[in-house]
Amino acid sequence: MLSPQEKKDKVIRSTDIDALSCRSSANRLSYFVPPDSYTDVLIQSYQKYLQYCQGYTGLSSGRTLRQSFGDKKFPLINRGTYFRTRAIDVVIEQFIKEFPQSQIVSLGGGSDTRAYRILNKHQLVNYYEIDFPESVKIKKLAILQSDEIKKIIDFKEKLSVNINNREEFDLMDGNIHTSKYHLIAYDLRDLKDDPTQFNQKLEGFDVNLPTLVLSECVLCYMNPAENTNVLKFWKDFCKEYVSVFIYEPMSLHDAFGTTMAKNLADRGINLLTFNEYSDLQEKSKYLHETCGFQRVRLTDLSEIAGYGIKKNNHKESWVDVQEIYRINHIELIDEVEEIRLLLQHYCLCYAEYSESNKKLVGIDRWNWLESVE
Ligand SMILES: C[S@@+](CC[C@H](N)C(=O)[O-])C[C@H]1O[C@@H](n2cnc3c(N)ncnc32)[C@H](O)[C@@H]1O
Repeated sequence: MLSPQEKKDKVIRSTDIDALSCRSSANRLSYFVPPDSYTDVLIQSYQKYLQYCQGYTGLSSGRTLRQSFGDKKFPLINRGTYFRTRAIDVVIEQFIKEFPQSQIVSLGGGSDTRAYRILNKHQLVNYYEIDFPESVKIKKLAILQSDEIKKIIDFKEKLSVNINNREEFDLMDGNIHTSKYHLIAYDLRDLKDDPTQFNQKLEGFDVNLPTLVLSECVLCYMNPAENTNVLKFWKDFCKEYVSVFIYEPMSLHDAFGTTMAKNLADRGINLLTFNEYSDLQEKSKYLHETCGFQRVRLTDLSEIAGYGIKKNNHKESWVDVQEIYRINHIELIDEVEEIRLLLQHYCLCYAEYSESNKKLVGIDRWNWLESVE
């Protein structure tokens, strides 16, 4: 029997299956060009090993995966998935362009495959992914099945892992450390108790290298104090220069936000900062005043997808017009107001901190709805 807390954590971990199924759906419909060739190996890993995770059986894991991957996703979900991925990619590419020798830390990296695309392209980047122990085991088992990913991450160990039951899964070490990639099993909520223990897990981390910390729908599952702990940890730990980039839903305190929160609550998901920092202004104030970041920039996904109301002709569009045209013709959506409303409830927040006057100059290539210096 799982305790109430274990049940909640199981639901939080399962949000990774949702994210993976959305990416896989958009990928199958050719939203991503070139296609994401790594999602299938992650799906196969879940198919084999989810049954050994806490709170699952062979039957229930099969049911969960059939529900997630069997149902066709709504066109507006596919489109949102594309624009979210794209917006994060362009900011990360800009960061690497200005700081080729740098580190990227993906908090709650789950089954995200961005690390492999980036490491394949950029030789000087060191990539860290952190997630709950069970989630990193699923990912490690996927990596071990793929010669292509092993080569990209410079995984040289001759390791053959044979997991045939829950006990073997429990005993497995999910961590990976190579010359350029680190997969770390850690519950980020524990940072409040013992940051020193966490530092030791960050093998090869150079506090003097420019670092970008990404939270793609992750910090929203932690409470406000845990959010602050995590963000302040990176701000204090990276001595030279750190950027944080957060993508997550926000309530905007409106009827649509209330329905979103209710739908999630029905599934046992409680977004702990959804109402606390409910719009771009509140998030900006939080990052600047509470966490002490500089150069805070915020926008919402409707702006990125071209549904925005404010136009600034001096700025580049996030996604070029031809690409938006291609995306909008993959699946037609009549309800423009509905998609605009949905995308307005997802924000992108960029902020940075430097004691040496470093900054990401290119962050102002794009139009942001809120900014604080
Ligand atoms: C919605 S998924 C997003 C996964 C990935 N960032 C993406 O966008 O594809 C949320 C992820 O955050 C992880 N997560 C949530 N709370 C966490 C915590 N306290 N410590 C580590 N990982 C956490 C979950 O396990 C899950 O993999």
